[in-house]
Amino acid sequence: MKFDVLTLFPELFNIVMRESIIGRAQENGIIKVNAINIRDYSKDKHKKVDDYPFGGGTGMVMTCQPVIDAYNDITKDMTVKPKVIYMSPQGRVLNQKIAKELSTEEHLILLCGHYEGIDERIIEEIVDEEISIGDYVLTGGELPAMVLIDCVSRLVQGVLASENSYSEESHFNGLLEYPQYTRPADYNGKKVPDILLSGHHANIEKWRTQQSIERTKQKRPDMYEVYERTHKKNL
Ligand SMILES: NC(=O)c1ccc(N[C@@H]2CC[C@@H](O)C2)nc1
Repeated sequence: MKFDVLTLFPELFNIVMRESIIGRAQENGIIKVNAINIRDYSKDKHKKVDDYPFGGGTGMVMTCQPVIDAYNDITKDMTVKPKVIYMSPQGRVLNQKIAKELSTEEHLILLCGHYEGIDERIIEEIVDEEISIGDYVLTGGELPAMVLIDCVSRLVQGVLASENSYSEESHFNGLLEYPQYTRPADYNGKKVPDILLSGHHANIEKWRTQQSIERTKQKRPDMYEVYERTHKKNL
């Protein structure tokens, strides 16, 4: 899966996206993150990429030309144009279901804005979808783009050690994850639940599901309500 990221800060991606699981997935050729510097496409003699907003107002707006030219350049040889996602507080809020949907795409282009935003005509011209990572405003779309790349990439075949490592985790099965423990079995007098040391996998499975249901009910009643509706016969 390939991500082309249109940004004013490509270095951010080159540093963060070469670490840990995403970094290894890039080395293995499963994921490719290619950051493109919008400023390289500015035709302004001072390489400006923003200007004052028409109608007044504080802050600056990113201009059309560098962004549209960057998009046209990276897609010029593509027969199928990849989906363009603009990271914006106005987008639909990213969740595990959307991440799963996006993980089936071969190629995504992510557009990261800065300052007060981007000229609306960029959205009209090249953006297919706006996605938000939550209801708060950031100084740029770069962190949201990295969040999206992380949560989508880990669902791509071969990125995580094993398939089932995400199929049971939080939000994937509609529940929050059960508590996790590792050695030592007794840490400062705090013991691991005996069931987990029993080796009885069926009982462990049951205990874990019960824990997930209980903590979802307690921490995320909204999620629990959906789960209860769809699983009422088993509760
Ligand atoms: N919640 C989010 O996902 C989010 C995304 C982008 C953002 N800020 C950028 C800067 C200017 C404009 O492009 C939008 N803030 C919050």
